[in-house]
Amino acid sequence: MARLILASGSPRRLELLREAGYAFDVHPADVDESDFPPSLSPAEIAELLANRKADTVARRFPDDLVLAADTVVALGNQMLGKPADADDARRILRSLSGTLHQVITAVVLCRASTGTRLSKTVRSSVSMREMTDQELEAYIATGLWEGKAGAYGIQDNDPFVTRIDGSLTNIVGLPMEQTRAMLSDCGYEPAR
Ligand SMILES: Cc1cn([C@H]2C[C@H](O)[C@@H](COP(=O)(O)OP(=O)(O)OP(=O)(O)O)O2)c(=O)[nH]c1=O
Repeated sequence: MARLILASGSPRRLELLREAGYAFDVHPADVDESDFPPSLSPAEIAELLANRKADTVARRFPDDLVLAADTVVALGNQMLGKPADADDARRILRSLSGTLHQVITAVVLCRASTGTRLSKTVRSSVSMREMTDQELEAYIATGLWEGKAGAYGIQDNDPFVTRIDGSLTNIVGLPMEQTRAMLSDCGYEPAR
């Protein structure tokens, strides 16, 4: 059977897939995540980037099954991605303070040699309480915002999230229930 390849450098995605019991290799996709048409919605951006990650790695390993994902935060129709630096993280967190927003992950499975392509986009809702400037600065100092869409990590005992509706693993970067179903459709089951 062809290998399963995780086309991601995200430690959260690796951990979720490993915890679920799958055997896989990891080959992160090096793609430009800032290059997309400005007219796209947050979900469309996540879908475009997940497909781009999958295709980049599938070209290198055409006979294998490639899994890629992209997670964005949507505040209304505004897309908030990963912060470039601490100032950007401050700006993002200020805009999320006291809001109900969505976390959207697009998942793509593809195998180039057979033309296989499955995709799924999953949304979760997150309520965030208002944060004071002092709380914001304390959080920025932890560095936990780095590399995370929306500049927060729900898995790090995030102090600002008050409620979530929908999949938790989707917020962390890979909606496992849907990913399991997609893998199963391609004949892949956990090894244990
Ligand atoms: C909202 C949120 C996002 N995130 C993370 C998941 C993703 O790693 C990241 C979104 O960035 P992505 O661009 O989706 O992924 P990535 O750059 O980390 O990895 P790759 O492109 O190689 O697959 O934000 C959390 O870990 N916790 C959270 O609560």
